Amino acid sequence: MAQSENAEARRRSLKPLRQVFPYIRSYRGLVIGALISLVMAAVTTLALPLAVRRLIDQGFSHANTTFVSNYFAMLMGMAALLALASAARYYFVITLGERVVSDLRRDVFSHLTTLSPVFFDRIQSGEIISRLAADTTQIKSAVGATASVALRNLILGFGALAMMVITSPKLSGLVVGAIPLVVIPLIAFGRSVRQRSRAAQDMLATANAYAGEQISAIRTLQSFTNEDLVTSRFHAAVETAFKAARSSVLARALLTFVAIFIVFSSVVAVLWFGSRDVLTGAISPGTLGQFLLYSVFAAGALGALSEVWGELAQAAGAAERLTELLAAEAEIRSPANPTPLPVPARGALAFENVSFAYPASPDRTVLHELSFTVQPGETIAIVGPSGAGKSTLFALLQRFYDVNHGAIFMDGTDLREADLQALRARMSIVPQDVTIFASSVRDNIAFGRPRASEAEIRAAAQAAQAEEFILKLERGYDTQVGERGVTLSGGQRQRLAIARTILRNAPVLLLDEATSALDAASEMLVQDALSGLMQTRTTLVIAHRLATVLQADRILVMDEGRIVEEGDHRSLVAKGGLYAELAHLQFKAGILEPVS
Ligand SMILES: Nc1ncnc2c1ncn2[C@@H]1O[C@H](COP(=O)(O)OP(=O)(O)OP(=O)(O)O)[C@@H](O)[C@H]1O
Repeated sequence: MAQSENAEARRRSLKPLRQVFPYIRSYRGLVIGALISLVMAAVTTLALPLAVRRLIDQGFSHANTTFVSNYFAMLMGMAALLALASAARYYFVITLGERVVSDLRRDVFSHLTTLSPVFFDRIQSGEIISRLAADTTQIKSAVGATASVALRNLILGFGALAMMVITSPKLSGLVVGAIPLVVIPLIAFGRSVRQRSRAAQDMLATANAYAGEQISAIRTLQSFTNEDLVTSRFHAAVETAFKAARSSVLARALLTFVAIFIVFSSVVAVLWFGSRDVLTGAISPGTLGQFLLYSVFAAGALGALSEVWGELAQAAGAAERLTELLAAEAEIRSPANPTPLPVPARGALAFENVSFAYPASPDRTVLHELSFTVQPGETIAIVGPSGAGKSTLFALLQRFYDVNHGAIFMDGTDLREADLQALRARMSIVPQDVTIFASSVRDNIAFGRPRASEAEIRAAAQAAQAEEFILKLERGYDTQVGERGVTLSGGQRQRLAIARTILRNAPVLLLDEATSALDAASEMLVQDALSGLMQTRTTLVIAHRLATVLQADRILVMDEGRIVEEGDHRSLVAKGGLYAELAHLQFKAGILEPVS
């Protein structure tokens, strides 16, 4: 409730743009360069009508050829100055915009990498990418072009107004009277533009998120022949975004119409009075010419400002969406004074009365008062039906979420008291669905320890039984593996992930075994690679293979968030409980072999 009131309050102003100021402030040189060139361009422009008046009143009326020639030479000089100032302004202002937006992108991205998984459970990654790309681009144009147009027109507008007063106080009085008529609708429409623009960006982000999700699942999409369905859904999302954008553009168009019409009609009215003064001889034709030029400048400046106001309002909408990302706080953070983990690491783990529900569904307890300990170097197999909570154990161990009750210890230290990065550095995970990045084979392995030497990377690949296939690839370690490793087989991807884990060399190993991705031959290879790794480390493995179960020092059987049985394969089969049942089912399915 309070949050939505806040959002409502923010929606009414250009305030979100304030967030951008600190970024601008760091680049004083560019700002000063931009200001100097802006003022130079404005002053040169404002000097033009003075020259025109003198030309009309003195040069032409007295038929003075030398005077006219000198005057034109001077005008050429002014043209050169104006051109130079404008070019400099463009350079400074656009560079500033690009600079600020690069910094903003960097900060938003770096902040995002620190947020907890629960944040990403709630928001689609495509939506975030859209904010990072589309919203920052809007801010770039606001900081760059728009701000400079605004400043130039403010200087020009006020300069022209001042010069109008000097030229003819009487006519200026009439003009000044018209100003509130322009400004009031400007503000009212600006507000509406801002709201609509935010809505348009939201819709665009939704469409982008949908496209991102479908394109990353292109094979599933095509094998289910859902191209038409997906296209029509995307089309609908894009249309909604278009309608929202059109509504924002329409508001801006109306704003422009109202502002320009009022401004220019007041200029026309003033001119009408002015021509009468010329006829009665109260002012010279040159003076009226000068006044006319100034009022066109002032009107043009106000007209431009109204458009700029619309653009700034749009950028404020974008800034608000980015600010929301920057304001999101990581739920899981290191404590202010972390307890140092004992050195050397031993790899002892303990769960004490752990109960847990995911923040997304707080009423559904996934783990119930779970307790167990793991000795350094021990291998524990975790088995249990789907949804029992096995992967949740891994997520909690890496402190992606905090437990609701009880505590988890690593080498005797409560996870919540340890430094987050130091804690995670003691663990290495091979997930069921391994992540391979669109990069070279070498980079993918080195992700485990980015500063590793070439020899270390190769040693890890050899230990993971991966080097043989790597050397057969077109460019060996330099081969690019495509997004998510699409050019590799399931077994190859797994061995790369294992090589990465070997390179990381962490004392605690978390393995989430894949069940069916591998044929017998690659399963053997993967198993060999893992066995070497497990020998010297504390290992928790979500086990699907008989070989793993047999190798384990102990088996924990989980069901519905509880440990229901514990022991080795033989004793658990003899017990005739859930494990025996699972083993029997798997045996029937040919996954487990009977153990005599
Ligand atoms: N991010 C999440 N937010 C909310 N609930 C979740 C989340 N992840 C998992 N769950 C729920 O937690 C429960 C335990 O899931 P978990 O993934 O730990 O099971 P599992 O034993 O690893 O299953 P499987 O063998 O199928 O991988 C499930 O009921 C699941 O619906």
